[in-house]
Amino acid sequence: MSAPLIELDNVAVTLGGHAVLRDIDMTVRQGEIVTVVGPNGSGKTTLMRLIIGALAPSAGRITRAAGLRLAYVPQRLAIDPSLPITAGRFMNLPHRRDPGRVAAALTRAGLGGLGSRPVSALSGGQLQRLLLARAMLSEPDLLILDEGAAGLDQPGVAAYYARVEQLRAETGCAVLMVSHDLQVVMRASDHVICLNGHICCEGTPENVSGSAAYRGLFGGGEGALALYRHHHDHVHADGTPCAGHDHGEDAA
Ligand SMILES: Nc1ncnc2c1ncn2[C@@H]1O[C@H](COP(=O)(O)OP(=O)(O)OP(=O)(O)O)[C@@H](O)[C@H]1O
Repeated sequence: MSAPLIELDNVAVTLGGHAVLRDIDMTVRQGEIVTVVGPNGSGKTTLMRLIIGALAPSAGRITRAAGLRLAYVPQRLAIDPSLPITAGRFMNLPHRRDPGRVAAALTRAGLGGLGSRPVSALSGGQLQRLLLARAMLSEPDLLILDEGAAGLDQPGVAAYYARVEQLRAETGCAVLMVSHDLQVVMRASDHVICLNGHICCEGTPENVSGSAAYRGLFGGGEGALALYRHHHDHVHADGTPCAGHDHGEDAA
């Protein structure tokens, strides 16, 4: 088993008197792809903020590998449309990079020749590739993608997942993906965590997706996508009910 990059041990977060996360035990290891899925308000963003160190846990412990390099790709990019920043200049934010590395990264991302195009004129898929390419310039050990495939059409999602898998294969970085899409997870995920204030269930996509019939529904070639559906109406061993969110296991 590869070395842990980050470990959360019995972590809880209370914000404004509201228990947002509790009993969170999770580990991301070197080179692993971990996907966190959960409905709106389930605490995904809060979990990411803990992991990047923007928020301290109210209880429990977070351990990071020494010298851990994180790259975080946010869900939304706040770019003022009146500020016509080009893709090439965007790659140099927040630090100026070696022009050769920037050009090579753009080419690898399929954006060769688009360095002078305004970011606002890129398609959704091109923008996602640009964000990924910029994040990889910092050579992270752990790449965190917040709703990276949001807004893309189905072939776009498949292409995005394939690109993430390729980046992991090329660089050996670990990937932590966050999604509110409860049905589609990246099949290449080594581990899937379903969050709803606490970890409802977890395992490999194969373990959790159940039906093979759902796979490949969205195209993407060699099973780039898997569907992950299950129910969450259950009661925990300590008798506390999990606020039900039904992922429709039997809704074919
Ligand atoms: N500063 C805060 N004070 C009080 N409650 C908060 C605070 N920040 C978040 N919350 C609450 O914590 C819960 C989880 O929020 P969070 O943004 O982590 O969820 P999420 O899973 O990322 O949601 P979404 O998918 O909608 O982005 C929500 O009920 C939210 O209202």
